[in-house]
Amino acid sequence: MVVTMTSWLWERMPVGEHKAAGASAEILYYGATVISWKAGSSTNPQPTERLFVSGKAALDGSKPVRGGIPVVFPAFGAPTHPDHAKLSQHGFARNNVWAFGATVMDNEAGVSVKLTLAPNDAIKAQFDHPFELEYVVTLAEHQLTTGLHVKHTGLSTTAPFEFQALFHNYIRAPANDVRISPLAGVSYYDKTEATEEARAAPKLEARAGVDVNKFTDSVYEDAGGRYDVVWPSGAIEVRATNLKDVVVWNPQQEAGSKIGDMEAGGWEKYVCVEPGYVRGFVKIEPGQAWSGQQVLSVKV
Ligand SMILES: O=P(O)(O)OC[C@H]1O[C@@H](O)[C@H](O)[C@@H](O)[C@@H]1O
Repeated sequence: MVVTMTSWLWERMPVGEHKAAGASAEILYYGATVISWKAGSSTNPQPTERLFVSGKAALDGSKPVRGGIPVVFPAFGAPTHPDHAKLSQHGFARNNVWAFGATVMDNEAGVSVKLTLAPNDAIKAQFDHPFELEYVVTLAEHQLTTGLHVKHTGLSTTAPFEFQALFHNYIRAPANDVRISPLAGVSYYDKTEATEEARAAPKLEARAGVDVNKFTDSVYEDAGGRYDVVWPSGAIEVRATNLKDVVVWNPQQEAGSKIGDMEAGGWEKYVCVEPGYVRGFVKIEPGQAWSGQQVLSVKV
């Protein structure tokens, strides 16, 4: 098992090696973006790439990676909080260079590394709050776990701050054959609707298995925290803690062909299932911390 940290300058630094299993992960310092996760399942031990990265993705730190697992913080989508007005779509975590924190674990059970991000001048110009982020990525034989830890590092007299957070998983799967469940009975907001009014009106999910056969951009609220992503030859389970919502996104040709760094037909090769806290905001007081975590498990 190998976790490789890759800097935005393309230097590669292996930080842990575990020979018992063939799983591997690769993380860019830029955005702390996991750009590869190879793992087998108990029925098919052959390590297989589980994430989609567009062939046209920039991997040189010039823009967020179109694929893998970008980290969305402190705003999801176009900012809606008055305090986030200067942020760009999905915030700054995915387009800043993180620092190596530590190898948290390297043993038979797996490999775990920590990256950190503290405010730099560019971040302070957009979001002037005292914080520290830690991102822990843990690789086990059939599992990848990512955890984001947000700390308010200000003195007790400092104002609290509010944020959203999300793991933007591009799960490699045949998009037109994939189903996501259980989401029946969950309310969602449909971002593909044409008007602001329609986008703000909740819909109720009726499908036992949600498909993305047409352009889909749905924000499920209080979605339950466990999602099965299943297709004829594979299955991945996504389990989330402290991330109450989940976004299901696939642009299909309609929107995908307009994305500059999307390879031709790329939308057929993945589905984004993104656990997050994106309806409303997490608020933390000075000295407080918040953590959100996901576990991706290869089932088939
Ligand atoms: O192009 P970006 O900024 O990486 O965003 C991709 C998509 O990310 C999803 O999470 C959003 O719900 C979509 O609205 C958005 O289009």
